[in-house]
Amino acid sequence: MSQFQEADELFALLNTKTPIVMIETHEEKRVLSLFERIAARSQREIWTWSASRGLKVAHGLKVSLTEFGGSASIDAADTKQLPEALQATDRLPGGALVIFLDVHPYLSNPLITRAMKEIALKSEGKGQQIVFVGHDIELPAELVPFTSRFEVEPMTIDMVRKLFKEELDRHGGISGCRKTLDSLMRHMVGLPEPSVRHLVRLTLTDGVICTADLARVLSAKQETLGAAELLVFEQKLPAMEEVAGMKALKRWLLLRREPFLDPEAAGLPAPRGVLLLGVQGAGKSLAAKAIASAWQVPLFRMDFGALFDKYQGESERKLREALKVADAMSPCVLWMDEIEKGLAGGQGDGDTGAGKRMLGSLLTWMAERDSSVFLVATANDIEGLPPELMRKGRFDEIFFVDLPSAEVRHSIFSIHLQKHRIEADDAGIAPLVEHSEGFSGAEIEAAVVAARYESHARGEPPQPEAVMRELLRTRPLSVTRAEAIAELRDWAADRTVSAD
Ligand SMILES: Nc1ncnc2c1ncn2[C@@H]1O[C@H](COP(=O)(O)OP(=O)(O)OP(=O)(O)O)[C@@H](O)[C@H]1O
Repeated sequence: MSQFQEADELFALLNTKTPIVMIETHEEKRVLSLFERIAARSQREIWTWSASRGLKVAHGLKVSLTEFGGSASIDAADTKQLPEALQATDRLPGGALVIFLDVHPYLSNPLITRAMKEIALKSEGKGQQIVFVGHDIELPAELVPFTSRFEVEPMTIDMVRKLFKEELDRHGGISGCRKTLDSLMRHMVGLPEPSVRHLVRLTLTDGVICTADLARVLSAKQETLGAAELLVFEQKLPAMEEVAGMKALKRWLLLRREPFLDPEAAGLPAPRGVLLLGVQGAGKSLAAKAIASAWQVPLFRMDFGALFDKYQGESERKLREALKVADAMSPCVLWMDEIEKGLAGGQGDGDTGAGKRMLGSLLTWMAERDSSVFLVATANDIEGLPPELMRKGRFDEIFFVDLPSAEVRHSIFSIHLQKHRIEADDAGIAPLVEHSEGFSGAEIEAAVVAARYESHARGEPPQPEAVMRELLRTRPLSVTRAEAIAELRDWAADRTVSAD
């Protein structure tokens, strides 16, 4: 949508005589320029209020006050406090439009809410309208019936391309790979224009487009959109080759890579998400991260611990905010680790029933989202898994990740021995595989790491024999948690498909 069309839509909304218009956005400058266009054709007085500048005639508007025969005389300095500004608003002539910038922190004050409501009640006769512009506006219930929401279109890919071109023309040539540049521009979509311009300039300073620019854009985007403490941007991702086994899962993912990245070109619906359920340390987290690296999209981990809040309703609000940010960060993988713990609600004492309400919000998002967010949920405890989440159709597939077979253990040893520079050929690995039945991948890795320390202490180069000693002194999960694992397998048998 062009700025002209956007201004038309806003103009039409104002013409419905709604007393309050709410515009949730980071793009204050762009919104004010829409009002500038409207002022020119509506012949209305437009005022802005901000805590730093008080109530003023909107700067840059083409209509001068004198055209209206002089408005109420208001000293901006006296109206920096919102109650005074509201009183002054009441004195403005009929038809005036007052834009309150960043008013959201004040909306929880009952006196402010009441004063706003009074202005809204008089609006019908007086024709005054008020507008809230800010990000994350929590509208008090009293004002809801008087308010209409106006959505500002985020920057589209075409807008980003145009801006990139403008900056590029000014800057001169750049080198780098076309794919990275495309991906860079795609991730700038949805950011406010000033941030896009700033990032484009940063990207162009060294004349080379590289993956470090991509990481910078993603971090900046996440910061701008907020929720940085709720969604953790994971930057070090393992390659899929570092995940041993899980052949069925890997094949499933391979078939869905293109449809995820470009469903239209593939002519297939985009995959939406999987649940990886399984034994502790079996590589679920590793696989979740590897999906993002294989699909070359960023990975965001939702931190359920940070979501929980002692205040009623806050956890749920934070979850919705985090999901909104994930949508804006798409295409991406959203990893919900230990989802069963997050949704059980055990962490938020004061927010009773938080887990239930959060589940409701999550299910709604899962059903309705149209962004390219691939959800990977991981869980190792069926007790806390809400049955609603497991219903058919919630996830594209539920994979069960079991303890590794001999063949997979062989690959796990190869990967980790190599990583820790312990030399061993197939014949050297074979006895390790034999003596690690019932070990998880995490336990195998732990044995390799411990062997390195032991060898270091003995002043010897690390050998497979040192790993064997560690295996022999470990009581694996399959022994210590035999019952729980048997129960988990039993449960998974007819509800999940094997990742192997
Ligand atoms: N299949 C595997 N291939 C290679 N390494 C593995 C595999 N499984 C586990 N590991 C090693 O064990 C580590 C821990 O595994 P990971 O955290 O992915 O397990 P998990 O199933 O998510 O465990 P939890 O349920 O306890 O969170 C991995 O980082 C990796 O080093």
